[in-house]
This record gives sequence, C-alpha cells and structure tokens, in this order.
Amino acid sequence: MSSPDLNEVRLQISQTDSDLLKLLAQRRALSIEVAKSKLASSKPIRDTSREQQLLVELIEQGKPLELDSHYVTQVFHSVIEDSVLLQQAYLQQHINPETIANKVRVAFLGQQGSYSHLAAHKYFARRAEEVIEHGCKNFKEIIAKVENGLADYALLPIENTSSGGINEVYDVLQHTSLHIIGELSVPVEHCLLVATDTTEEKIRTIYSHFQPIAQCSDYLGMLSDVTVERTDATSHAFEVVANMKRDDVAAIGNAEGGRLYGLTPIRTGLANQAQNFSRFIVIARKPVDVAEQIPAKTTFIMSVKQRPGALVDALLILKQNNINMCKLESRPIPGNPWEEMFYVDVECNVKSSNMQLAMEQLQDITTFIKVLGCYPSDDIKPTEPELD
Ligand SMILES: O=C(O)C(=O)C[C@]1(C(=O)O)C=C[C@@H](O)C=C1
Repeated sequence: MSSPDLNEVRLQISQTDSDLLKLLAQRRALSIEVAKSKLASSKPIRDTSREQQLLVELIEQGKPLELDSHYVTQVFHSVIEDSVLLQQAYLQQHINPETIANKVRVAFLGQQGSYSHLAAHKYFARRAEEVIEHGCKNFKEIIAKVENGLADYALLPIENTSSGGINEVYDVLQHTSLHIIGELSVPVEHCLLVATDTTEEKIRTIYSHFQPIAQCSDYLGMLSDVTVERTDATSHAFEVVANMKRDDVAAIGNAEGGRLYGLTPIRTGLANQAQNFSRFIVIARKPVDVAEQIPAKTTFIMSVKQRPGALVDALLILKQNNINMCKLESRPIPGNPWEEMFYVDVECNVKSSNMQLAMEQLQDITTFIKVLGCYPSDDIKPTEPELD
C-alpha cells in the first residue's frame, strides 16, 4: 500500500482548518444576532439550559464521527465562552454608545510581548478595530497616561492565582479619579526562554519582572548558582536576553511574547500553581453602565471606624441586602498608621436597588467609601453537560 503524500495531506488539513475558521466566523455573526434579539427582549445573555442542551446534542452527534465527548465539550466550552463575551461586549457598547470606537489608545505595562500587552489585545479584540499601544514603565505612568487624556484606557494586573493581590496596583487605585470598566482573566504560562541553542544547565542569569519571579519561586528556589535579575516588565527581560545572545542567560515569560524577540522556550510550566491565572482590570476616565442582562461586579473601597466589629458590621450590610462578596483585600492608608483601606468586590450591579440601599447604609457606618467601578463579570463558568 502506498503511503499518503505528506504535502498533499497537509494541503487538505490547511483547507479543512480554513473551512473551520469560516464556520467559526459564521457562528460569531449569529451570536451577534442573538445579542440583538436579547437586547430587544431583555433576556439574559447567559442561558445555561440552552448550553446544556447544545452540549448534549453535540456529544451525541460526535459519537458516530468518533469524536470523544471530552474533546467535543472542551472545544464548545471555548466557542460558547467566546460567544458570551462577544454578546456582552455588543450589549455594553449599545448601552454605552460613547465607547464605540474604531481606534482605542491603551496604556499597559511593558512593551510588545508582555503579559499586559497580550491581555490588552485579547480584551479589545471584541470592542475596537485597532489598538494604539502605549507601553509604560510602571503603574504610575500608566495611570497618568489615562488621567491626562493621552490614552483612553489602561490595563492593570490586579491579582494572580500564585502570587495573590498586586499591592502596588491596589495602592494606585486609592488615589486615582479613574473608574474600573472591565476585567479579564488570562492564563499565565511561564516559560524559560533563550536566544541561543543552549540548555537549562548552562543558564547562570535569569531575567524577569518581579511578578513572574514571585510566581515561579518554587522553580527558582531549586536552582543553584543562578542569579535572578529584576526587569521593569517581561518584555524588557526578552529584550535584554535577545540583545545579549549568550548561552548562559534566559528570560522568564510567555512563549508567544518571547517569540516576538526571537526567543525559544526550553522549559514550560514554571509557575508554582499548575493553573496560573492573572486577573486584569480595565480603567477609563468615565464609568460605564452595565446592561441588566449581564452579570455585573462592583468594586468599592472603604475604611471603617477603629472599634471592635466595625468591619463585620459593614459586611453584614452586604449580607442583609443579599449581596455576594467575592473578594476582600486590605491595604494600609498612607499617613494613617495601622488604618486599613478595604477593597471589596461584589457580584452586583451598582445601579440595582439592593446595592443602592447597601451603599446608603454603608455611608452611615464607614469613615470613607468610594465606588471604583461597576463592570461586566468575566467569570464565564463552563456549563457541564449532564449525560446519562
Ligand atoms: O442561544 C443563546 O441564547 C445564545 O446566547 C447563544 C449561546 C451560544 O453561543 O450557543 C451563548 C450563550 C448562551 O448561554 C447560550 C448559547
């Protein structure tokens, strides 16, 4: 039997892949039609029973095609997640028409290839035609760019599943007049990247930003005779390693970003946690309204009186108003030793009646309270198909 011609098969694969792309684009266009219908009917974007029904049907249809149910589920989870986020973005632009733009100027940490750069592109891919990049050296510069009108939006990493909350960002949020208008979580896959044909054993200096260094502390702790050098951003580490072209230096960062600098990964999965995610917030000069059909989050900061139970009383107000708190962080208040500013994320639209009432009640028992923003939740939990 003659074996298939590799080039011929590859041509067919490429053709099939481009057919898949066309079908995906067709499905996305249908998602927008669904969003238009839901805008008119005020139905919620998410319909988990429809998702459930779709997944069960697709798994059934996949069986005679020898497509494994886990594979089908995985592919369609990502298709449906994209559909939900696309519809949310459509609705958001509809109720905030001033945010519709062909071009947006976005400030972020680092340059091309940094995690923030990749996150900025991911976030704005659904909202604008073109992103005009404003790479910055630090968080203060990022905030100043938007405050002074030199950029429309900024992206800031706020927390990571391995290293926790990013204190510097919490601190700049205390003093800014900007508002949180969005969030997104991105998987952060740290790799060891090199510029030459070298091996891990030869590496003596590793460059990276403070955050990846913290998130890969277990791996770095196992290395002996290796110096770790901090850079302003991972993109800066890529630049340094690419320029040095030495076989004893490496950068830690994202493989896709490193490729932009001609670097190749020689080891992957360096983070302490196998599931390493970073959550970013998107900030702008004006707050946005969140459509009722979209699950919203509100972030506010507050300080409470220095008396026993003051924080508990504040949290009880949330409970009494049936508001679910999904995050609580505290940071020192500069100039007020031992006083704390609390950062609270709740799963609630700031315009809802229970949230309005809770804010009124909180005003009475806090020494300071300010809403940093209300925005669509990016937490699209996948629906698991219930199979017999
Ligand atoms: O059918 C709908 O209501 C849609 O919004 C479309 C869709 C999908 O992409 O299939 C997306 C979100 C819903 O949770 C269910 C299904």
